[in-house]
Amino acid sequence: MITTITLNAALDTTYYLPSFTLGQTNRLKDLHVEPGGKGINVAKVLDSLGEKVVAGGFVGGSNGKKIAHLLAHRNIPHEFVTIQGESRVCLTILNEELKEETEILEQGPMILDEEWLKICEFVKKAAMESKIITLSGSLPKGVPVNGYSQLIEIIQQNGAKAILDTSGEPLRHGLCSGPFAVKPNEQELKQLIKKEILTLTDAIDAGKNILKQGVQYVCISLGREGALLINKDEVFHVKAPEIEVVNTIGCGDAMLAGLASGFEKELPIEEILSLATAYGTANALQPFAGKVDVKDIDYLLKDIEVYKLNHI
Ligand SMILES: Nc1ncnc2c1ncn2[C@@H]1O[C@H](COP(=O)(O)OP(=O)(O)OP(=O)(O)O)[C@@H](O)[C@H]1O
Ligand SMILES: O=P(O)(O)OC[C@@]1(O)O[C@H](CO)[C@@H](O)[C@@H]1O
Repeated sequence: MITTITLNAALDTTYYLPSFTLGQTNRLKDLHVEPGGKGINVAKVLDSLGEKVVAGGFVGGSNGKKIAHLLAHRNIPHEFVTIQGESRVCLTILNEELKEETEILEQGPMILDEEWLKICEFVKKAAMESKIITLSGSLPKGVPVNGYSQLIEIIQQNGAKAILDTSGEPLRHGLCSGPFAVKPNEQELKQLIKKEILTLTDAIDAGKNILKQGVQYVCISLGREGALLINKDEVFHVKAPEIEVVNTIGCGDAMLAGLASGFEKELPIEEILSLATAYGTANALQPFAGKVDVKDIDYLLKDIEVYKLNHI
């Protein structure tokens, strides 16, 4: 089983606009509300592809109730720690004319000390029952900056594998506990190493440095350019299939779902990277985050080739 943890869940609201001009009145063509936050997107993708998954994390207030209600309505298993604060709303503005996505993300609620202790207990129990636990997204206020690092230790001491997808200081601290796998995108990697990533070699070198912290697999996602998957012995590169993009929000979450699924099934590394790429790209064909169509996965997989690079 896979458990996904979303500490900063969100009611993801997408505004579809024929065009969008800052500083003027803009009228919507359509709007869509989704239960979201990165880990919830991972759970939605896994569930839609028939995987056994539980979505965990914090939810609170009327937004939190709505997130849980929307998941229950789709029969997606979830078990949240209810908090006193209000779960956030994250807004995506899709400008259809320019095919441009603008994200406006609330910071999220304040987490109390006793709520943090409850999630640590939940994660301990989940680690005893799951093979993989994914940890995704930003940290809400009140969570210690080394919060992911604490959870990774709990997970790995209790028999599961932790896969981390976050950014900034939470990523830097999380790496100190040597998660099983980590998936930075190019921007997150750049922030981490405080250097530009100009070539594939730069990205591979940065990934290899991350391995030194006890991480077993580093997947570096490169958007439309594809991804790298690196372990201590091998480096694999994949190009993303060329598609007519609808919406790229959540591609990284869908990719994480593919990684979690592949590692859970202990597939060969090339297959894990193909699957993760197909899931990520399939998300880009859908109008909102955390949605993939199984038919798209099947045809995308036929188009994906993984190359082993000679870079040790
Ligand atoms: N424009 C695109 N065309 C084809 N595939 C894409 C495109 N953008 C993303 N993907 C697929 O999704 C994967 C993950 O994308 P990306 O690197 O953008 O993740 P991310 O930045 O973590 O995304 P997010 O934070 O929005 O969830 C890529 O490796 C690729 O397989
Ligand atoms: O603030 P975070 O947790 O980094 O990102 C939150 C978020 O933008 O990420 C998802 C897309 O990846 C959305 O569902 C969600 O709203």
